[in-house]
Amino acid sequence: MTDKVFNKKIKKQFEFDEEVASVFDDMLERSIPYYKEMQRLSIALANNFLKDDAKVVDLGCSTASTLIELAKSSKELKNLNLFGVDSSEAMLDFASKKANAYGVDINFICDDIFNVDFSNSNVIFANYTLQFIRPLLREKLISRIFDSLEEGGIFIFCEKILAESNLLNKQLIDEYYNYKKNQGYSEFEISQKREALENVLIPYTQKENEKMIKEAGFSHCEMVFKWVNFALFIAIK
Ligand SMILES: C[S@@+](CC[C@H](N)C(=O)[O-])C[C@H]1O[C@@H](n2cnc3c(N)ncnc32)[C@H](O)[C@@H]1O
Ligand SMILES: O=C(O)C(=O)C[C@]1(C(=O)O)C=C[C@@H](O)C=C1
Repeated sequence: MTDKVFNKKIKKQFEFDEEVASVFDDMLERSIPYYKEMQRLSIALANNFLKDDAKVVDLGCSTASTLIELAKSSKELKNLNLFGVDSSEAMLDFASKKANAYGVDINFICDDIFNVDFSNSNVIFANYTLQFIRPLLREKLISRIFDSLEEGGIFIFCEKILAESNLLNKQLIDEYYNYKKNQGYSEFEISQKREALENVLIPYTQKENEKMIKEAGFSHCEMVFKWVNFALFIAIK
């Protein structure tokens, strides 16, 4: 279904509710440049670290696209234990229908990330999820992710990011809005969504993300893809 959520005057802040969930796959593909390519890369990188019986957790899995694509691409691996965590019931309704349709076995957990035990994981994904975690809690979450990974485990995350320079930041955001216009979003839809996301989506700079990862104890953090204000990182424990 085509995303028309912000075609009308907004009444509340951005939420992952039923209305957003019902058009979410279209929303992501039209709102995040190279979404599919960053997902393909996330999966290819994860596959290098996966063995039989591995535990894979997707924090903020939304409609489970990443876990489903991972399962399809790792058919030769036996018994991957896939966990999708999300606090939005509406998202997980869509996710479980999609997983059933593709015949992929995923354990869905509908709860706040902070209430879920995901220890002994081999791979943890959090694509475009950290940006929705309050900055005061974000460092704590990264420490928990580090503690929950097995030695040699990896954390893969994509984020919307800020530039260091205010001038460049404004230009990059203009470039991003041009991208959205080319995807068929009107100026009205773009500005309504920008307002709804104010203080809800809080991006960090590349350096802030890398600092947070290093301080949690990860031995390596590499940015492997970047388009203007979106980036994919991989961190190794
Ligand atoms: C932008 S979406 C993630 C997209 C998805 N990872 C993908 O690549 O297709 C962010 C998701 O994180 C979930 N989320 C945000 N904060 C959360 C929290 N504290 N606990 C659990 N889920 C959370 C939202 O419900 C939403 O589905
Ligand atoms: O920043 C924006 O305007 C976006 O639309 C980006 C973004 C994201 O990065 O998660 C915001 C909310 C939706 O989940 C889809 C895309």
